Amino acid sequence: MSVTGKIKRQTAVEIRNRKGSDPLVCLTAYTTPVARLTDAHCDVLLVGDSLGMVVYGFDSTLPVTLDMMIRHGQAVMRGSQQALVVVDLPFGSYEAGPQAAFDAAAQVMSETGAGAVKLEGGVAMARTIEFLTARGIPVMAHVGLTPQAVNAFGGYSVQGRGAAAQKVMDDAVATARAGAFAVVLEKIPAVLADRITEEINVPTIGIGASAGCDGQILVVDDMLGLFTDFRPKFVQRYGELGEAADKAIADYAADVRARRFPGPEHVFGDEAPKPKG
Ligand SMILES: Nc1nc(=O)c2c([nH]1)NC[C@@H]1CN(c3ccc(C(=O)N[C@@H](CCC(=O)O)C(=O)O)cc3)CN21
Ligand SMILES: CC(C)C(=O)C(=O)O
Ligand SMILES: [Mg+2]
Repeated sequence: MSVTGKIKRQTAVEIRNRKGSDPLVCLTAYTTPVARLTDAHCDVLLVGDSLGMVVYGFDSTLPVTLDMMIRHGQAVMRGSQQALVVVDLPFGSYEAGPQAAFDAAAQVMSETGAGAVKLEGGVAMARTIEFLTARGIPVMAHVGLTPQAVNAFGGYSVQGRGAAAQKVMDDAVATARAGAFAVVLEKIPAVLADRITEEINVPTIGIGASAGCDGQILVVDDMLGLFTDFRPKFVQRYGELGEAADKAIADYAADVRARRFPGPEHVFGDEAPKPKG
Protein backbone atom coordinates (compact mmCIF):
# COMPACT_ATOMS: atom_id res chain seq x y z
CA MET A 1 0.00 0.00 0.00
CA SER A 2 1.19 3.51 -0.81
CA VAL A 3 0.69 6.64 1.31
CA THR A 4 -2.61 7.30 -0.43
CA GLY A 5 -3.89 3.92 0.78
CA LYS A 6 -4.19 2.70 -2.78
CA ILE A 7 -2.82 -0.73 -3.65
CA LYS A 8 -0.03 -0.43 -6.16
CA ARG A 9 -0.42 -2.33 -9.40
CA GLN A 10 2.43 -4.48 -10.68
CA THR A 11 4.22 -2.98 -13.66
CA ALA A 12 5.70 -4.53 -16.78
CA VAL A 13 9.15 -3.56 -15.48
CA GLU A 14 8.56 -5.46 -12.22
CA ILE A 15 7.34 -8.49 -14.15
CA ARG A 16 10.44 -8.38 -16.39
CA ASN A 17 12.66 -8.24 -13.30
CA ARG A 18 11.15 -11.47 -11.98
CA LYS A 19 13.19 -13.44 -14.55
CA GLY A 20 14.62 -16.52 -12.85
CA SER A 21 12.94 -15.85 -9.48
CA ASP A 22 9.62 -17.24 -8.18
CA PRO A 23 7.17 -18.34 -10.92
CA LEU A 24 4.83 -15.75 -12.42
CA VAL A 25 1.17 -16.67 -12.00
CA CYS A 26 -0.98 -15.59 -14.94
CA LEU A 27 -4.58 -16.24 -15.96
CA THR A 28 -6.91 -14.80 -18.54
CA ALA A 29 -9.79 -12.59 -17.42
CA TYR A 30 -12.44 -11.06 -19.66
CA THR A 31 -14.96 -9.65 -17.17
CA THR A 32 -15.17 -7.61 -13.96
CA PRO A 33 -16.37 -10.50 -11.75
CA VAL A 34 -13.61 -12.82 -12.96
CA ALA A 35 -11.03 -10.04 -12.52
CA ARG A 36 -12.25 -9.68 -8.89
CA LEU A 37 -11.81 -13.42 -8.29
CA THR A 38 -8.37 -13.73 -9.88
CA ASP A 39 -6.64 -10.42 -9.08
CA ALA A 40 -5.28 -11.19 -5.60
CA HIS A 41 -3.80 -14.51 -6.73
CA CYS A 42 -2.18 -13.45 -9.99
CA ASP A 43 0.78 -11.39 -11.17
CA VAL A 44 -0.70 -10.89 -14.63
CA LEU A 45 -4.29 -10.87 -15.90
CA LEU A 46 -4.42 -11.32 -19.67
CA VAL A 47 -7.44 -10.03 -21.54
CA GLY A 48 -6.86 -12.68 -24.19
CA ASP A 49 -8.38 -12.69 -27.65
CA SER A 50 -9.38 -16.25 -26.68
CA LEU A 51 -12.49 -14.39 -25.47
CA GLY A 52 -13.69 -14.71 -29.05
CA MET A 53 -13.96 -18.46 -28.59
CA VAL A 54 -14.86 -18.53 -24.89
CA VAL A 55 -17.29 -15.60 -24.60
CA TYR A 56 -18.55 -15.05 -28.14
CA GLY A 57 -18.61 -18.63 -29.51
CA PHE A 58 -16.42 -18.01 -32.57
CA ASP A 59 -14.48 -21.06 -33.74
CA SER A 60 -11.20 -19.12 -33.87
CA THR A 61 -9.78 -15.84 -32.52
CA LEU A 62 -9.78 -14.20 -35.97
CA PRO A 63 -13.16 -12.40 -35.78
CA VAL A 64 -12.23 -10.56 -32.57
CA THR A 65 -12.18 -6.75 -32.98
CA LEU A 66 -10.22 -3.96 -31.28
CA ASP A 67 -13.47 -2.60 -29.83
CA MET A 68 -14.22 -5.96 -28.16
CA MET A 69 -10.73 -6.04 -26.65
CA ILE A 70 -11.11 -2.49 -25.34
CA ARG A 71 -14.55 -3.16 -23.78
CA HIS A 72 -13.26 -6.26 -21.99
CA GLY A 73 -10.00 -4.51 -21.04
CA GLN A 74 -12.04 -1.79 -19.33
CA ALA A 75 -14.14 -4.42 -17.51
CA VAL A 76 -11.02 -6.22 -16.21
CA MET A 77 -9.39 -2.97 -15.08
CA ARG A 78 -12.55 -2.15 -13.06
CA GLY A 79 -12.37 -5.51 -11.29
CA SER A 80 -8.63 -5.62 -10.52
CA GLN A 81 -6.28 -3.64 -8.31
CA GLN A 82 -2.86 -5.23 -8.09
CA ALA A 83 -2.21 -7.50 -11.10
CA LEU A 84 -0.66 -6.19 -14.30
CA VAL A 85 -3.40 -6.18 -16.93
CA VAL A 86 -2.20 -7.10 -20.44
CA VAL A 87 -4.55 -6.80 -23.44
CA ASP A 88 -4.12 -8.93 -26.59
CA LEU A 89 -3.98 -7.00 -29.84
CA PRO A 90 -6.52 -8.76 -32.08
CA PHE A 91 -5.91 -10.20 -35.54
CA GLY A 92 -5.72 -7.50 -38.20
CA SER A 93 -4.99 -4.61 -35.85
CA TYR A 94 -1.17 -4.66 -35.86
CA GLU A 95 0.34 -6.87 -38.61
CA ALA A 96 0.37 -4.22 -41.36
CA GLY A 97 3.31 -2.46 -39.73
CA PRO A 98 4.68 -0.60 -36.73
CA GLN A 99 2.44 2.45 -37.27
CA ALA A 100 -0.75 0.36 -37.41
CA ALA A 101 0.39 -1.51 -34.30
CA PHE A 102 1.12 1.73 -32.49
CA ASP A 103 -2.31 3.16 -33.33
CA ALA A 104 -4.08 0.03 -32.05
CA ALA A 105 -1.90 -0.30 -28.96
CA ALA A 106 -2.18 3.40 -28.08
CA GLN A 107 -5.98 3.17 -28.29
CA VAL A 108 -5.94 0.13 -26.00
CA MET A 109 -3.63 1.81 -23.47
CA SER A 110 -5.45 5.14 -23.40
CA GLU A 111 -9.02 3.77 -23.36
CA THR A 112 -8.46 0.91 -20.88
CA GLY A 113 -5.61 2.01 -18.60
CA ALA A 114 -4.02 -1.44 -19.01
CA GLY A 115 -0.27 -1.66 -18.41
CA ALA A 116 0.79 -3.54 -21.54
CA VAL A 117 -0.32 -5.17 -24.78
CA LYS A 118 0.48 -8.60 -26.21
CA LEU A 119 0.97 -9.49 -29.86
CA GLU A 120 1.68 -12.74 -31.71
CA GLY A 121 4.80 -13.28 -33.79
CA GLY A 122 8.58 -13.44 -33.54
CA VAL A 123 11.22 -12.29 -36.01
CA ALA A 124 8.51 -10.77 -38.25
CA MET A 125 7.22 -8.62 -35.35
CA ALA A 126 10.60 -7.58 -33.87
CA ARG A 127 10.62 -4.18 -35.59
CA THR A 128 7.07 -3.52 -34.40
CA ILE A 129 7.96 -4.47 -30.81
CA GLU A 130 10.93 -2.08 -30.96
CA PHE A 131 8.69 0.69 -32.32
CA LEU A 132 6.11 0.30 -29.54
CA THR A 133 8.56 -0.09 -26.65
CA ALA A 134 10.50 2.98 -27.87
CA ARG A 135 7.21 4.90 -27.58
CA GLY A 136 6.25 3.91 -24.06
CA ILE A 137 4.14 0.80 -24.68
CA PRO A 138 5.29 -2.35 -22.87
CA VAL A 139 4.89 -5.39 -25.12
CA MET A 140 4.47 -9.04 -24.20
CA ALA A 141 5.38 -11.32 -27.12
CA HIS A 142 3.78 -14.69 -28.00
CA VAL A 143 5.60 -17.36 -30.06
CA GLY A 144 5.29 -21.06 -30.85
CA LEU A 145 1.63 -21.88 -31.52
CA THR A 146 0.18 -18.46 -32.34
CA PRO A 147 -3.59 -19.04 -32.70
CA GLN A 148 -4.14 -16.05 -35.01
CA ALA A 149 -2.04 -18.00 -37.58
CA VAL A 150 -4.32 -21.06 -37.39
CA ASN A 151 -4.99 -20.89 -41.14
CA ALA A 152 -1.27 -20.78 -41.94
CA PHE A 153 -0.51 -23.62 -39.49
CA GLY A 154 -3.51 -25.69 -40.65
CA GLY A 155 -4.63 -26.28 -37.06
CA TYR A 156 -3.51 -25.99 -33.45
CA SER A 157 -0.74 -28.60 -33.45
CA VAL A 158 2.53 -28.51 -31.50
CA GLN A 159 5.10 -26.11 -33.00
CA GLY A 160 8.89 -26.31 -32.90
CA ARG A 161 9.42 -30.06 -33.13
CA GLY A 162 12.64 -31.32 -34.74
CA ALA A 163 14.13 -28.90 -37.27
CA ALA A 164 11.41 -26.32 -36.54
CA ALA A 165 12.85 -25.77 -33.03
CA GLN A 166 15.38 -23.25 -34.35
CA LYS A 167 12.61 -21.06 -35.80
CA VAL A 168 10.82 -20.82 -32.44
CA MET A 169 14.15 -20.14 -30.70
CA ASP A 170 14.93 -17.36 -33.24
CA ASP A 171 11.43 -15.90 -32.72
CA ALA A 172 11.79 -15.81 -28.93
CA VAL A 173 15.30 -14.32 -29.08
CA ALA A 174 14.20 -11.67 -31.61
CA THR A 175 11.25 -10.51 -29.48
CA ALA A 176 13.35 -10.35 -26.29
CA ARG A 177 16.09 -8.38 -28.08
CA ALA A 178 13.43 -6.05 -29.53
CA GLY A 179 12.37 -5.13 -25.99
CA ALA A 180 9.46 -7.43 -25.09
CA PHE A 181 9.19 -7.57 -21.27
CA ALA A 182 8.04 -11.23 -21.35
CA VAL A 183 7.41 -13.92 -23.95
CA VAL A 184 4.53 -16.41 -24.00
CA LEU A 185 5.58 -19.86 -25.26
CA GLU A 186 2.54 -21.81 -26.46
CA LYS A 187 2.38 -25.52 -27.27
CA ILE A 188 6.06 -26.31 -27.93
CA PRO A 189 8.21 -29.22 -26.68
CA ALA A 190 9.27 -28.85 -23.04
CA VAL A 191 12.98 -29.20 -23.84
CA LEU A 192 12.72 -26.32 -26.32
CA ALA A 193 10.85 -24.17 -23.78
CA ASP A 194 13.62 -24.86 -21.26
CA ARG A 195 16.35 -23.91 -23.76
CA ILE A 196 14.53 -20.65 -24.64
CA THR A 197 14.04 -19.87 -20.93
CA GLU A 198 17.81 -20.26 -20.45
CA GLU A 199 18.66 -18.27 -23.57
CA ILE A 200 16.58 -15.09 -23.21
CA ASN A 201 16.89 -12.46 -20.50
CA VAL A 202 13.16 -11.83 -19.97
CA PRO A 203 10.58 -14.15 -18.37
CA THR A 204 9.03 -16.93 -20.42
CA ILE A 205 5.37 -17.69 -19.69
CA GLY A 206 4.32 -21.17 -20.67
CA ILE A 207 1.03 -22.64 -21.89
CA GLY A 208 1.56 -26.20 -23.03
CA ALA A 209 5.31 -25.55 -22.71
CA SER A 210 7.30 -26.49 -19.55
CA ALA A 211 7.26 -26.27 -15.75
CA GLY A 212 10.71 -24.74 -16.21
CA CYS A 213 9.26 -21.54 -17.72
CA ASP A 214 9.47 -18.38 -15.58
CA GLY A 215 5.67 -18.34 -15.36
CA GLN A 216 2.52 -20.15 -16.44
CA ILE A 217 -0.75 -19.03 -18.01
CA LEU A 218 -4.06 -20.79 -18.67
CA VAL A 219 -7.46 -19.66 -19.90
CA VAL A 220 -9.36 -19.34 -16.63
CA ASP A 221 -12.57 -20.85 -18.04
CA ASP A 222 -10.55 -23.95 -19.08
CA MET A 223 -9.01 -24.53 -15.63
CA LEU A 224 -12.37 -23.94 -13.92
CA GLY A 225 -14.11 -26.50 -16.15
CA LEU A 226 -16.44 -23.82 -17.55
CA PHE A 227 -15.44 -24.10 -21.22
CA THR A 228 -16.57 -27.67 -21.29
CA ASP A 229 -16.02 -28.90 -24.82
CA PHE A 230 -12.31 -28.03 -24.86
CA ARG A 231 -9.85 -30.46 -23.24
CA PRO A 232 -6.37 -29.97 -24.66
CA LYS A 233 -3.54 -31.90 -22.96
CA PHE A 234 -2.02 -28.77 -21.40
CA VAL A 235 -5.10 -27.88 -19.33
CA GLN A 236 -5.40 -29.09 -15.74
CA ARG A 237 -8.92 -28.73 -14.39
CA TYR A 238 -8.85 -27.22 -10.88
CA GLY A 239 -12.64 -27.15 -10.72
CA GLU A 240 -15.73 -28.50 -12.43
CA LEU A 241 -17.79 -25.30 -12.43
CA GLY A 242 -19.59 -26.27 -15.62
CA GLU A 243 -21.01 -29.35 -13.88
CA ALA A 244 -21.88 -27.34 -10.76
CA ALA A 245 -23.69 -24.75 -12.89
CA ASP A 246 -25.60 -27.44 -14.79
CA LYS A 247 -26.83 -28.94 -11.52
CA ALA A 248 -27.86 -25.52 -10.11
CA ILE A 249 -29.75 -24.59 -13.30
CA ALA A 250 -31.51 -27.97 -13.42
CA ASP A 251 -32.58 -27.51 -9.74
CA TYR A 252 -33.97 -24.04 -10.52
CA ALA A 253 -35.89 -25.35 -13.53
CA ALA A 254 -37.39 -28.19 -11.47
CA ASP A 255 -38.39 -25.77 -8.66
CA VAL A 256 -40.10 -23.35 -11.08
CA ARG A 257 -41.99 -26.21 -12.74
CA ALA A 258 -43.11 -27.54 -9.33
CA ARG A 259 -43.95 -24.00 -8.02
CA ARG A 260 -41.39 -24.48 -5.20
CA PHE A 261 -39.71 -21.23 -6.27
CA PRO A 262 -40.27 -18.44 -5.36
CA GLY A 263 -40.90 -19.28 -1.66
CA PRO A 264 -42.54 -17.05 0.97
CA GLU A 265 -39.14 -15.50 1.77
CA HIS A 266 -38.72 -14.25 -1.81
CA VAL A 267 -42.04 -12.39 -2.19
CA PHE A 268 -43.42 -9.07 -0.89
CA GLY A 269 -46.45 -8.29 1.32
CA ASP A 270 -48.83 -5.50 0.32
CA GLU A 271 -48.30 -3.41 3.52
CA ALA A 272 -45.51 -0.83 3.88
CA PRO A 273 -42.87 -1.96 6.45
CA LYS A 274 -43.25 -0.35 9.95
CA PRO A 275 -40.68 2.40 10.75
CA LYS A 276 -37.80 1.06 12.89
CA GLY A 277 -37.17 2.01 16.58
N1 LIG B 1 -10.59 -21.78 -24.26
C1 LIG B 1 -9.44 -21.55 -24.90
N2 LIG B 1 -8.30 -22.02 -24.37
C2 LIG B 1 -7.13 -21.81 -25.00
O1 LIG B 1 -6.08 -22.27 -24.48
C3 LIG B 1 -7.12 -21.05 -26.21
C4 LIG B 1 -8.33 -20.58 -26.71
N3 LIG B 1 -9.49 -20.84 -26.05
N4 LIG B 1 -8.40 -19.82 -27.83
C5 LIG B 1 -7.18 -19.28 -28.37
C6 LIG B 1 -6.11 -20.26 -28.28
C7 LIG B 1 -6.33 -21.47 -29.17
N5 LIG B 1 -5.62 -22.46 -28.44
C8 LIG B 1 -5.65 -23.81 -28.71
C9 LIG B 1 -6.61 -24.37 -29.49
C10 LIG B 1 -6.65 -25.74 -29.69
C11 LIG B 1 -5.71 -26.54 -29.08
C12 LIG B 1 -5.76 -28.01 -29.21
O2 LIG B 1 -4.94 -28.71 -28.65
N6 LIG B 1 -6.75 -28.53 -29.91
C13 LIG B 1 -6.92 -29.97 -30.03
C14 LIG B 1 -8.32 -30.39 -29.62
C15 LIG B 1 -8.57 -30.19 -28.17
C16 LIG B 1 -10.06 -30.33 -27.80
O3 LIG B 1 -10.92 -29.80 -28.52
O4 LIG B 1 -10.38 -30.96 -26.77
C17 LIG B 1 -6.67 -30.35 -31.46
O5 LIG B 1 -6.47 -31.53 -31.69
O6 LIG B 1 -6.66 -29.44 -32.32
C18 LIG B 1 -4.75 -25.97 -28.29
C19 LIG B 1 -4.71 -24.62 -28.09
C20 LIG B 1 -5.10 -21.94 -27.20
N7 LIG B 1 -5.94 -20.81 -26.93
C1 LIG C 1 -3.71 -18.39 -24.17
C2 LIG C 1 -3.21 -16.98 -24.04
C3 LIG C 1 -1.72 -16.92 -24.03
C4 LIG C 1 -3.80 -16.08 -25.09
O1 LIG C 1 -3.16 -15.55 -25.95
C5 LIG C 1 -5.25 -15.86 -25.03
O2 LIG C 1 -5.91 -16.25 -24.06
O3 LIG C 1 -5.77 -15.26 -25.98
MG1 LIG D 1 -4.37 -14.61 -27.44
